[in-house]
Parts: sequence; C-alpha cells; structure tokens
Amino acid sequence: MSMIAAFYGGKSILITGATGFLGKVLMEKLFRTSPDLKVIYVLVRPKQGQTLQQRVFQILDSKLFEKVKEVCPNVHEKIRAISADLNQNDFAISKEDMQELLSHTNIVFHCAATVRFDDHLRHAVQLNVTATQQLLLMASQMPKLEAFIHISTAFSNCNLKHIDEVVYPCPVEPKKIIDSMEWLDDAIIDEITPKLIGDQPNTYTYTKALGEVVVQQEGGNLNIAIIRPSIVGATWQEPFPGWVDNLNGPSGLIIAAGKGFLRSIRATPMAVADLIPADTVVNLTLAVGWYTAVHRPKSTLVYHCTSGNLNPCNWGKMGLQVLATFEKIPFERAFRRPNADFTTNNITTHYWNAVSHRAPAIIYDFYLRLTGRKPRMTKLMNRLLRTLSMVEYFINRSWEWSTYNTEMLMSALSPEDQRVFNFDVRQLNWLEYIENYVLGVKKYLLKEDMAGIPEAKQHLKRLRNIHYLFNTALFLIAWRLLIARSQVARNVWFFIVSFCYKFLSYFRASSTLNA
Ligand SMILES: CCCCCCCCCCCCCCCCCC(=O)SCCNC(=O)CCNC(=O)[C@H](O)C(C)(C)COP(=O)(O)OP(=O)(O)OC[C@H]1O[C@@H](n2cnc3c(N)ncnc32)[C@H](O)[C@@H]1OP(=O)(O)O
Ligand SMILES: NC(=O)C1=CN([C@@H]2O[C@H](COP(=O)(O)OP(=O)(O)OC[C@H]3O[C@@H](n4cnc5c(N)ncnc54)[C@H](OP(=O)(O)O)[C@@H]3O)[C@@H](O)[C@H]2O)C=CC1
Repeated sequence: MSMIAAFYGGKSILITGATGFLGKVLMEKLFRTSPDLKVIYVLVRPKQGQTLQQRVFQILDSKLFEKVKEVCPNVHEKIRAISADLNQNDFAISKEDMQELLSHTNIVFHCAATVRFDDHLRHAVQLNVTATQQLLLMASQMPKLEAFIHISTAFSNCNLKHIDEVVYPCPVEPKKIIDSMEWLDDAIIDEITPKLIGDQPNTYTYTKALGEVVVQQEGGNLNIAIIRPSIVGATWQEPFPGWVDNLNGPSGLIIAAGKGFLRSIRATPMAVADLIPADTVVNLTLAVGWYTAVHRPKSTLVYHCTSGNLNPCNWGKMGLQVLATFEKIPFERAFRRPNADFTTNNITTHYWNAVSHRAPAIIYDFYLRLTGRKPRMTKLMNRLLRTLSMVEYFINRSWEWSTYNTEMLMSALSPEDQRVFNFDVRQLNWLEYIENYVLGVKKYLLKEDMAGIPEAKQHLKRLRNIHYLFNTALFLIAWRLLIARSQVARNVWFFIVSFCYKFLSYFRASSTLNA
C-alpha cells in the first residue's frame, strides 16, 4: 500500500491554478491514487462566458480524467469550485467560502501564477508575489493545515550558474516592491523595470524569485516546502504519455517546426535542454506534500525538479529527435516541410530570419491578397519571432541545479511509493519521451486524427516537389541573368555544354560499336 496515497485519503486539499497545465495533472493524480480524499477545493475565476462549474466539469470530462472516472466515479462531487480572483483583495472569495476553506483545508498546493515572460511588472508582482503573500496569510488561519506547497521555478535564480536548493535573497525586499506597485504609475514602472530585474531575463523569473522570498519570510510556523521545476513538458507516463494542453515551453515551438513555420532557431545545440515531464513534477509535489506534513522539517525545504544533472539531454539531440518524429508522424496541412536548424551566430540568425521566416511570409501574404483572402502569415511570423526572442535566453545557457533534497526524499520513500510516485528522471528515455511529446502535441493540442497521417505524408511529398521545382527555377533564372552579364560565366557555360555534348557523342559512339 502506498503511504503517500493513504496520506491524502480523507483530506481536504486546496489547489490554486488547478485549471492550468500542471494543476490539471496534479488533480488527476490525486483523484486517481487517493479516490477516498474528502474534497479538492479549487480557486477558479469565471472565464470566456463559462461559469466556474462549467470550467471545472469541462476539465473533469476531458480525456485526461478518463482513468479517474473508473476509480472515482463520484469525482464531480469531490471537487468544490470556489470563485476567486487572485488579483483581488482577499481573492474576492465570499465570506462563507472563505470560512469553509479556513476551517477545513489540510493541504495547500499553490500553483497559480502568471507564466508570461513579458507580463507587466505590476501584474506579475500582483500574482506571483502579493497573491502568494495573501495565500500564506490565509494559510496561517487554517487550524487543520498540515502542509503548504509552493510551486516556483528552477529559473527563479537563473542569473546564477550553479543553483542550490536554498532561497536566495533579492536585492530589493519583496515588501518594498509590493508597496511601490501600489503608488507608482505604469509609465514609471516601465522605466524602472529593467533596473529592478537586473540580470534576470524577464518579469516572470524575477517575480517568482520574489515569491520564494515571501514564502520564506512570511511562512511563520507553517510547514512549507518549495518545488522548483525546470521546463515542464508533456507527461511521460501518467495518466498516459504525451499529454499536453498549452503552447508554453517547447510545445508551441514544436508546432511551429512541424507546420514548417520555424526554420531556424538561435540555440546552442550542446546546451542542456532541462525539460521535466509534468507527471514527474506532480509525483514529486505529492511526495513533498506527504513528507512535509508527516516529517515536519525544521526549515523550509526547496526541491529541485530538474533533469540536467541526473539525465541530461541537449537541445541538439532534442531538435533532431523532434524532426525525426515528424518523418513518421507529420502534422497536417504544413506550410513548408519541417526543417528547422540551430544557429548560434547573431548574423546568421538575422539572415535566416529574413530569408526563411519573413520572406516566405511576405510572399504567401501577397498570394493571399492576390486570391482575395486576408493576409495573416506576416502577423503569425512576427509572433513566432517574438516568442523565439523571449526563449533565447533559456536555450543558449546551461545551469547546474543541486538535487540533494529531491534525492533525499526519493530514498525516504518506500519501494511502493517510489513506483507509484516515481520522480526518478534517470529512468527517462529521452528519444521515446520526445517522440511521445510530438505525438501528444499532434493529438491533444492540434486535435489531429491519426487517420490523417497518410494524407499529411502526401502533402509533405507535394511540398518537397514544389521546393525542388522552385529551387531549380530560381537557379535557372539566376544563371540566365549571370551569363547575360558575365564573360566568365558564359565561358563556363559553353565549357559545360560542350563537355556534355562530347560525353553524349562518346557514349552514343561506344554503344553503336558494342551493338
Ligand atoms: C527543431 C525543433 C525544435 C523545437 C523545440 C525547441 C524548444 C525550445 C523551447 C524553449 C522553451 C524555454 C522555456 C523556458 C521556460 C522557463 C521555465 C518556466 O518556468 S516558464 C513557464 C512557461 N512559460 C512560458 O513558456 C511562457 C512563454 N510565453 C510567453 O511568455 C508569451 O506567449 C510570449 C511573450 C512568448 C508571446 O506573447 P504574445 O505574442 O502576446 O502571444 P500570446 O501568448 O498572447 O498568444 C497569442 C495567440 O498566439 C497563440 N500562440 C502563442 N504562442 C504560439 C506558438 N508558439 N505557436 C502557435 N501559436 C501560438 C496563442 O494561443 C494565442 O492564440 P489566441 O488565444 O489569440 O487564439
Ligand atoms: N509550465 C512550465 O514550464 C513551468 C511552470 N512552473 C510553475 O508551475 C506553476 C503552474 O504553471 P502552469 O500550470 O504551467 O501555468 P498555467 O499558465 O497553465 O496555469 C496558471 C494557472 O494560474 C491561474 N491563474 C492565473 N491568474 C489567476 C488569477 N488572477 N486568479 C486565479 N487564478 C489565476 C490560471 O487560471 P486560469 O485558467 O483562469 O487562467 C491557471 O489555472 C506556476 O507556478 C509556474 O510558475 C515552473 C516551471 C516551469
């Protein structure tokens, strides 16, 4: 019997960010392994004209939860959606709901965050710092609380090369930042943002670092742990391989490469691609929840959930495997044949951006205009280039994350828990994982049918022929222009033609003799 699964039985669990990528996988695993848990409270905001209930039921009715329905048929009754906006005071939670949360919650998993790299500092601070502070305040009023698990990111200190499982101090105290956001106007915030974030690449990593300091400073007597995942990718094994439902991290770029939009990417092939599957993160998170509640470590422990030091894979290997998978499992209606390449040089990056990204987009938009349709490719390409510029920082560097706490926890688990809540990334076969990832992107993100693969392959063959035809025509035109202008080119041309003629004459003569 799994001790961890048994621990969550009968518990009331509060999850923020349950409608997000990681939150959904976390809920799924909890319901599947501990179907006798009492209730999961999820803080949700109404969105896109859907009520809370509709949002939550839509998640429960998705493919991700198919296995849950078998072991926990009454899953709909065990989830309680609470209307909340983490940007508001007291999260805009009603008094009754707040009372219920405060008096019943046993475990808190704080996953909600803004994960956009370009978010305005005010918003990023509100969600990643102030909301964390408020949640801690709420947690301190929960008499039955056993553990508070905060999800951060391994990149919260990415200005360092070697990162230990400790909370690093920030140059400016989070409290001062929170206060200043209240009275500074947007223009001034824009102006001081680069100075404040210093050597951090964006407001996301900066505010996640501040959030950790808040957790450490304001955790009081709570039993707290911090989890730092690196780049969270599709699921490895559970509930099935390759599940992913948003474009963050590599997923959007895999689509862009598979559809033929992405041709070149400024990345260091030997840099470590520190991906970590979503189910691995969730298994560690649940194990940490159990350990923190049962063993009550004296200080706040930080757990790195990374792959680079235990089972490294680099961007070069990952890119090649992604491309190899497109051969077997192509995406439908590709714009061009998938053929993305890595470059490390600024000049070649600009060159390929102009030649392989912008020029085809402009030509295609021209064609769309000519045929009376709305141009859209340039806009899409600009968005892709913007995304590339945002992720460049992370794909041209390698980091070393120590994993003592994570390894300590692994050895503290029973063999059964090590199996059910496996977070040993050394067992991961990257080639298999990446293939399943690409397949998952096709199935769950693009919602493409496997039956369409032969047609997609045909389409790629047509694109290849068009490509050859286009290149041949381009070469002939260029050559024709050259021999019209240059005596040297003309001489070379006459030499080639006379050589071919002589060769043919010789061939014809020898075949006549043989006959
Ligand atoms: C050889 C091949 C190799 C390929 C593999 C290479 C892999 C490299 C991967 C590197 C990843 C590095 C990640 C580092 C993560 C750090 C760790 C964390 O904690 S970070 C935690 C993780 N956080 C992150 O990863 C956040 C990163 N993302 C961002 O910060 C922002 O998306 C942005 C600033 C990049 C673009 O902002 P903006 O231009 O304002 O665009 P919006 O977002 O507002 O979307 C507008 C519309 O476009 C749509 N769409 C969007 N992207 C794509 C796409 N790629 N495609 C297609 N469509 C896309 C989107 O659905 C939307 O549609 P609609 O709803 O309007 O219909
Ligand atoms: N994905 C990754 O690569 C990595 C993620 N992480 C961390 O993991 C955690 C989860 O990330 P992930 O699941 O990928 O992120 P998502 O963007 O998929 O999910 C974010 C969640 O936060 C919720 N949220 C955002 N704003 C509010 C708000 N104002 N009020 C209430 N809820 C809100 C979202 O709700 P809604 O659905 O309503 O928008 C959503 O449920 C984050 O803390 C992130 O920093 C760490 C490392 C890497």
